Amino acid sequence: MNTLPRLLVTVGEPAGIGPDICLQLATHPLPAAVILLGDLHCLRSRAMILGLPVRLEPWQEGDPWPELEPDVLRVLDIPLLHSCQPGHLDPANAPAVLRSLDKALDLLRVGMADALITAPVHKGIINDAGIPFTGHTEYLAASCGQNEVVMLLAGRGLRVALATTHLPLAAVPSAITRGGLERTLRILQAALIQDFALAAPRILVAGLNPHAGEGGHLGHEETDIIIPVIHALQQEGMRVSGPWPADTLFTPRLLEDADAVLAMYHDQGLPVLKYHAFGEAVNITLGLPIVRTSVDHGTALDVAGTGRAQGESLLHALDAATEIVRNRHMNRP
Ligand SMILES: NC(=O)C1=CN([C@@H]2O[C@H](COP(=O)(O)OP(=O)(O)OC[C@H]3O[C@@H](n4cnc5c(N)ncnc54)[C@H](O)[C@@H]3O)[C@@H](O)[C@H]2O)C=CC1
Ligand SMILES: NCC(=O)COP(=O)(O)O
Repeated sequence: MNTLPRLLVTVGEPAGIGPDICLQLATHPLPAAVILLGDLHCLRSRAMILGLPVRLEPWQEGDPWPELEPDVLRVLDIPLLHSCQPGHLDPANAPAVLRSLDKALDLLRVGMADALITAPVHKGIINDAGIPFTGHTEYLAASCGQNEVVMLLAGRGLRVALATTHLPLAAVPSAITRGGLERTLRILQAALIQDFALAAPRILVAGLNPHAGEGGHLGHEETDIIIPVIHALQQEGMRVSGPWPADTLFTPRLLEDADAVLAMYHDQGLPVLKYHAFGEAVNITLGLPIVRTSVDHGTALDVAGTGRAQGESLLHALDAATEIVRNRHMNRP
């Protein structure tokens, strides 16, 4: 790929730090051409509040992709219903947040862009607006007609994928099935090869229960589901091992010999990753027909519009998307 990858960045929840960190992009050297999708007026008003000398120029579908220019950002305007105040959620603006994702998908489907990078949305306010929504991951999977995708967060050399994503803790055990776990591991393995250019990735699988079930005395998910799946995939030659007790899995000696960890649920894997690399990590959706990366944090309503939002994770998300686009391009038959 000789030209710069073309990245679409959705601004996310307008009352959160999405606008702040997107505006910060203007002051950094970028690895790719970027178009923001969000409300132009909201972005201009946030730039004023933050005192950022950014020139925001409208970009429309059909316009050529712009050259990189310092202090200039192009915006595909997706107007909000109400003007937005930093830190103050408004359910009336939720449909526009989702419209920006839909518009980005349209552009990706017709080949007018190479990847989607998402700034954070507020899942609660979208639901308060009467729209069932659990996360970008599930929304993009459904929009792309993909039954199963995998959430992976990566930072400072650690990659943590999740067997289940946004669901109540009580629903986790029944969501872990032999078929689902096997498909998750296959998606993870394929992405590590295709997107991360690892020839024979090694994956450590966490147990669900304390001490990985203690031989069936502390739960049966390991013996009934996780071990049979691992054995079946090992028979095929996959370098997958476990179930490892989650409390000692994330220790340097074990991680030294791993390319990724598969955690069974959100708060088993992500606190470790965030303790290790918060602010520098990237969230990547594996198994989609498009490339999608995101930040490692949420809407941080408490710091929106204050100048205290840290934009590094978004820069890492742009870098990761650029690398994946290039790796996929190189591996194309
Ligand atoms: N990719 C996405 O769209 C994500 C969205 N969320 C959503 O964000 C909302 C808020 O979630 P929380 O659990 O409160 O997590 P959060 O990440 O928004 O905030 C946690 C704490 O970290 C601080 N913080 C987070 N990112 C920061 C940054 N870049 N710069 C400076 N300070 C930062 C916040 O001020 C807050 O004190 C929820 O609705 C959640 O669903 C959460 C994670 C990812
Ligand atoms: N904690 C990660 C997270 O919630 C990301 O969700 P998504 O919106 O990327 O699906």
